[in-house]
Amino acid sequence: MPHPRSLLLPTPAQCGEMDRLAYKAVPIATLMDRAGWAVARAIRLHFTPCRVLVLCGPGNNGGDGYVAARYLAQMGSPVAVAALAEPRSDSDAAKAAALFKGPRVPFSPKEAARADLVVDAIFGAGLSRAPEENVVSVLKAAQRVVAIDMPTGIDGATGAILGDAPDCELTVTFVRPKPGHKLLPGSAKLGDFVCADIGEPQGILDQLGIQTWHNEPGLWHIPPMTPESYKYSRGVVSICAGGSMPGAARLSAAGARASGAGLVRISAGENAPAFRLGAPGLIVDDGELANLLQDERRKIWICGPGLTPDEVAETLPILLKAERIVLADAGALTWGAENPERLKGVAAITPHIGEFSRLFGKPGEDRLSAAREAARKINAVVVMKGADTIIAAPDGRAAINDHASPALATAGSGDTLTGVIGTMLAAGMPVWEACCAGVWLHGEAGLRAGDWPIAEDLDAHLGAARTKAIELGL
Ligand SMILES: NC(=O)C1=CN([C@@H]2O[C@H](COP(=O)(O)OP(=O)(O)OC[C@H]3O[C@@H](n4cnc5c(N)ncnc54)[C@H](OP(=O)(O)O)[C@@H]3O)[C@@H](O)[C@H]2O)[C@@H](O)CC1
Ligand SMILES: Nc1ncnc2c1ncn2[C@@H]1O[C@H](COP(=O)(O)OP(=O)(O)O)[C@@H](O)[C@H]1O
Ligand SMILES: [K+]
Repeated sequence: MPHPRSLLLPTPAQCGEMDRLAYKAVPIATLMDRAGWAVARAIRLHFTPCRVLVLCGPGNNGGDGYVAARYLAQMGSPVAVAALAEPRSDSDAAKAAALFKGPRVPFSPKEAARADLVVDAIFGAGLSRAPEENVVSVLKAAQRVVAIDMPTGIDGATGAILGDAPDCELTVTFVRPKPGHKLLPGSAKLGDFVCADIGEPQGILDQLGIQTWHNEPGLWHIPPMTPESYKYSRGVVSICAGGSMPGAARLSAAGARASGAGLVRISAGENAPAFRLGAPGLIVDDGELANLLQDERRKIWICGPGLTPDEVAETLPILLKAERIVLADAGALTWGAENPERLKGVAAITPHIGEFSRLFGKPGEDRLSAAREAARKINAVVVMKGADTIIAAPDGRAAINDHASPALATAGSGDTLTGVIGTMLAAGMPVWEACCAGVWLHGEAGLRAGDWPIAEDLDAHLGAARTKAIELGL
């Protein structure tokens, strides 16, 4: 099933390409008019009428600003425009500027401070470098800011802040959100977020080779329970466990069971007695790993939570040799950091930024590209965890997950996540889709788990999260 167009996140460059392709059907001037109208309408809906100052840059973002100013004036708001620089003569933005007949004021901190509401139409998709100091000081002086397309200073492709960006109360973008709307730190600056349909032919999105999606149900489909379901069709998750940190493997096991695995088994070798004191529904194996792998139903293995690098060295190569689908985390990433080649053959890894940096170097401001590059490098899906999580596949696909809560920032919640992803894999989902689904379910459980949950508290919400994802994804 193709991934739905409605979840695509085109880069600003791809949006520019889209405008060029759409030009014959809908000229830029028309799109600009609709964009400005959408901004004026959103401002009317979000704010009581007040004195508005529209800050206009020299490009099309400024053009949208002139249109919005004209419509706001028509709607009865007192509106003035302050231009950073005039648009290029004969451009669409220049034509929009000429149609605005209201007052012009200097582009200064004083004017910005006097306005009840400042509309940031300085730079949007065309931002190419950090804004100059005069731009920053004018935006800093504003009391309340609405951004057109993107708050000035945010890189729409990466969410990086170039220099500085205003904290907005509302951001209105067009056609589709961009990666920068979903990625921190930029995404925290948007305030309320509106994506307006300006009538661009959406079919053009299919021609652009966009490889980035917002992580939502519909991007993937989790198998539902059916009357014919039995435990082996729901899937078996196997987890390697060690002696020094048994809790991590137990958290993974609990996450796997709570998200709907048919059967979860812990392979603990000589440490098995400690695990047998745990949950009664868990099967604990003390046999040799090579023998356990005789069972072909045990396709999915989690290796790393609670394991020392030595324990990983004793297990991971055996799993890979047996061609199992392996999800590597924690101790396996520490072991892999010494030589990333060791991880070749795993299906997916789930590093937080520290683990990612040890494996591949610091990701820098463009985490999306860094995650994609890492996935290509080790030929595995990379789940780069954090307040926003990027799930990148070796074929270039990437999903951005902002469906999460800071309540997840508690020790062990990453172990729960590996268990949930393990269950999605055991249910037969392809690896990238399973990782995307697992991250969303984990986020949903975090959102449902109330205030200050501990990792174990997430489990009680994973079943409902799975049901919701199935319903939304239909
Ligand atoms: N389909 C859609 O989504 C539609 C979107 N539309 C709108 O178009 C907007 C994109 O317009 P745009 O490409 O003209 O870019 P925009 O941000 O106005 O700036 C470009 C100019 O700024 C300059 N410049 C850049 N950074 C700078 C800096 N730091 N300091 C100083 N200068 C800087 C840059 O100069 P250069 O770097 O090239 O030297 C160039 O001259 C988009 O955000 C949306 O609002 C609608 O109108 C139509 C449909
Ligand atoms: N501020 C946050 N907002 C949303 N999710 C978060 C936040 N901080 C951490 N998380 C999520 O919590 C989990 C923590 O995993 P990890 O760092 O491996 O912790 P541990 O090793 O203790 O299990 C990850 O899934 C991460 O995406
Ligand atoms: K802007």
